[in-house]
Amino acid sequence: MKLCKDIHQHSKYPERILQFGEGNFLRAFVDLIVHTMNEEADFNSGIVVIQPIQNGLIEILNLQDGLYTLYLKGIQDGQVTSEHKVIDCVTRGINPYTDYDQYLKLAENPDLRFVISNTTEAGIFLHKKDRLEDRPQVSFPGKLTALLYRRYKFFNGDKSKGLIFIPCELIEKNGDKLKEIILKFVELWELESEFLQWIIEANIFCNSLVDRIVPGYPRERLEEIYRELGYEDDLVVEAEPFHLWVIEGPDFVKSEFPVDKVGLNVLFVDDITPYRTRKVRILNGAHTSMVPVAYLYGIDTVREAIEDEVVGKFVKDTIFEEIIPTLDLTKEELEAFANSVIDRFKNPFIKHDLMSIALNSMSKFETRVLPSILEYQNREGKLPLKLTFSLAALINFHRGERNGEKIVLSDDAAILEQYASLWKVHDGSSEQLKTIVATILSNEKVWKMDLNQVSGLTDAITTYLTNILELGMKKAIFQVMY
Ligand SMILES: NC(=O)c1ccc[n+]([C@@H]2O[C@H](COP(=O)([O-])OP(=O)(O)OC[C@H]3O[C@@H](n4cnc5c(N)ncnc54)[C@H](O)[C@@H]3O)[C@@H](O)[C@H]2O)c1
Ligand SMILES: O=P(O)(O)OC[C@@H](O)[C@@H](O)[C@H](O)[C@H](O)CO
Repeated sequence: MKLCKDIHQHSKYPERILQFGEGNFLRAFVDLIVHTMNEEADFNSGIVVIQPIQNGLIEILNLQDGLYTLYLKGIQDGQVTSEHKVIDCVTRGINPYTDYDQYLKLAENPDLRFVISNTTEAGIFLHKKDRLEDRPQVSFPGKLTALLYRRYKFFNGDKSKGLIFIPCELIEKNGDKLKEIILKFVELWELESEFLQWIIEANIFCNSLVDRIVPGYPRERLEEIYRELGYEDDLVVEAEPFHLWVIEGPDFVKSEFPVDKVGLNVLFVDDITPYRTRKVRILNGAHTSMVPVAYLYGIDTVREAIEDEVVGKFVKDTIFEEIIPTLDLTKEELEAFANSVIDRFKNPFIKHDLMSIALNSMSKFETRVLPSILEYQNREGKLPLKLTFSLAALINFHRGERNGEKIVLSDDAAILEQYASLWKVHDGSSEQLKTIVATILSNEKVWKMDLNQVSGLTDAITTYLTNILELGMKKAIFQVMY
């Protein structure tokens, strides 16, 4: 039997939250937080989930009446934590691609107060071709502008009907960026200036930073899980117990969003920048830089990587010797955070596949690792060897082969085509290898600069790449280890 309201009671809450995105992260993080506030702080808020792109899980979510099971497993303060619960704050899902009218109708709900999103780093972007008349607009900000315009019109510009936006996308100043794009649409669509004023005066866009490792759907443990639960659940999701949400916004947001009443790790701060930089550079930077090295070494998961004598040391040294020295918080604070991240990577209950982190590795390397390389060179006057080696490994990773086995690459089509055409003609000569490196490093669309301009980088990467190809990762890694 599938999980649905016939076998699990579904609480009835007014729909006060719109959530763009039905992915694993939001279901394991925001929805749990809302569920907890409903249970413990009388938050009394239901979530309507919007599917932001054509393909998604909304149909499955509706088949389960918005219900799904969340597993939290890990070690906290030295204690094993393992719990699961059915999250019941999602009232329904809407697919704007099949039901645009119902989507726009949401704007007319007077109870609506919050808009939360996680549309990945690709979601908050200006798609100039979006039009108000589209059903739906391609982009998330385009869809949102259309919904806001309907709300503004329906309530005749009533300022008490404005919304609080808390985006969770892992981009810098996510709230500011979302607002900027919405205001751009008002201009492009030539909408009235009073609407623009209403957006600015009646709505609040908070910047926020999220942190929780959510490997997602536990495909390999499903039978065991279904046996334990006594029902089937196509949306079961697994995550670590650790969570942190840092929100930058005015005080009234804190009073309307009563997370402090339920003891959750949510901070309201004046500036999220230091938290964001610390998390993205250390945790995400370690993830992204370990993937090509550990995977080519023959390792498949984060935990195996961190526990391996050689690769684990590579990752830890990278964090402590090459990432932390580029950050501005105190050494104690940074080292304490780094140690807790390493413990989280060791979580014995979570299987975090390196290949899932490898998705869109090139853009992730640019935002999560490259700033450490550049800042290290700026501060120390030399290249950080391990991070440089990781970039060489990433170029090798895009050959699409590990010990004779195909690697299924998943990245922007243009990037994959470029790699395919470069590696196809590679004949083993060192000149050609240098050409491959120089061509990849010159891709300003990815790096936002020509990386060949970074002193010594092209040659260092060519040398490392040659070694990885000739000796294999197991031997080549020692070149930057001791
Ligand atoms: N999984 C984690 O551990 C974790 C932790 C913190 C942050 N995050 C961030 O959350 C994001 C989502 O992760 P997830 O694990 O939920 O992934 P997921 O694949 O389960 O969900 C992705 C969601 O993003 C939407 N989406 C994808 N491309 C989009 C686009 N171009 N425009 C609009 N929407 C788009 C999808 O519809 C879906 O709702 C990632 O970008 C990740 O960086 C993930
Ligand atoms: O989710 P991604 O694919 O953007 O990045 C992979 C991981 O680095 C990421 O999910 C972390 O686990 C997460 O950011 C921890 O809060």
